[in-house]
Amino acid sequence: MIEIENLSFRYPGSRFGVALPALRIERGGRVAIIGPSGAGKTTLLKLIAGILSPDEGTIRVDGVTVSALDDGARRNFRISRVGFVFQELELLDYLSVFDNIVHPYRINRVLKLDQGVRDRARELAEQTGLADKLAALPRELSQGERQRAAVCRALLAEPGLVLADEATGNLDPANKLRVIELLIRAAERKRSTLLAVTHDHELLPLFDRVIDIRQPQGPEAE
Ligand SMILES: Nc1ncnc2c1ncn2[C@@H]1O[C@H](COP(=O)(O)OP(=O)(O)OP(=O)(O)O)[C@@H](O)[C@H]1O
Repeated sequence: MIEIENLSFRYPGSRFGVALPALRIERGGRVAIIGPSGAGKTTLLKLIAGILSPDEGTIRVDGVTVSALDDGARRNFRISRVGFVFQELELLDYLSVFDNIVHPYRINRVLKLDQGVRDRARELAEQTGLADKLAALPRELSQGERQRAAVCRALLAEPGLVLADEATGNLDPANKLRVIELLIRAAERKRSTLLAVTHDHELLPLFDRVIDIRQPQGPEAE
């Protein structure tokens, strides 16, 4: 569950800010975030993930007040509880697809890379049609395959919260549907909350709620 109250954030030295009086998303919710370019969709996801800290207000995820954690605790929270598919994917080009998928387990002590995790990585690759690409480098993949690899990496730790930032951008319709359905199915299986930023209005019927961040949020706006 995500609960936001009186959130305000401004990038240092910038006029751009995000203000959100109230937002509540139930555990297992499947929510699309829309809004024009530059509206603050990525910024909101980063605030929820604890990558950015609000200037004021509280953000709670599954009962944890992310905004009150110190840097180390916030990092651990993010690593173990949040799967983030970044807009730029952030795959490392010198690592194979398999090593990219398990990378968070190699660099974070709170995650333990054992045989079960390796098997799960292969299973995810299988489900996403990447089984025969695990030894390839990201630059040897198509954009859709790279996007699916980033999704596998985000889902590997079976996070309670999945944040996807334009995970289907630049994909053809078939691949778009494949990636978004993968995210939705994985979220359903674990009863995770899914927040997906999208510019693609054709995908909106797949979600149970759409938040337009230009519109006022909160109980009075529901
Ligand atoms: N690190 C930063 N420092 C200062 N300003 C930033 C920073 N990152 C983003 N911004 C500004 O914040 C605003 C919102 O950016 P954000 O990436 O959240 O928008 P968005 O809605 O996700 O846009 P898009 O749909 O184009 O991805 C933009 O005006 C952007 O220039």
